[in-house]
Amino acid sequence: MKIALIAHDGKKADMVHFLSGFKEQLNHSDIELVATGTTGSHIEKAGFKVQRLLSGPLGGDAQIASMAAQKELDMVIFFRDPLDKHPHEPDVQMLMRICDVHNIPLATNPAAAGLMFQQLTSRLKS
Ligand SMILES: O=C(CO)COP(=O)(O)O
Repeated sequence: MKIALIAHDGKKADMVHFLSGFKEQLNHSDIELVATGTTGSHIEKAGFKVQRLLSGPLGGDAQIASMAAQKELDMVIFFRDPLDKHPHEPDVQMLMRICDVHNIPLATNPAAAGLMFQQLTSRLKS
């Protein structure tokens, strides 16, 4: 199972905090993590193994969208900062649209991501 992780700058600490609550599950051999560049470096520093792509504003969101379109992703966790402006907003919208086109589970806040991870946990157990 491949999970994409993305967080805007104002949400990177939230992402690390969120993932830390699922450390055991995320270190499972069936789980692969992929992230945009800077998000990935924060996640790596927190002790997770993660494939890092380009930084979001340089095309990382577009790379994740491309993976989603090719059905390479099972889940996208994208903690957006709704209180900040982003020069690459078209890429952000494109990524969310592609997830909807291909019916890829997309969580944009910790409450939704928590529900999706609970489901993941029960699948890993069975
Ligand atoms: O900008 C982002 C999402 O739109 C995230 O990119 P970084 O992880 O490189 O900061």
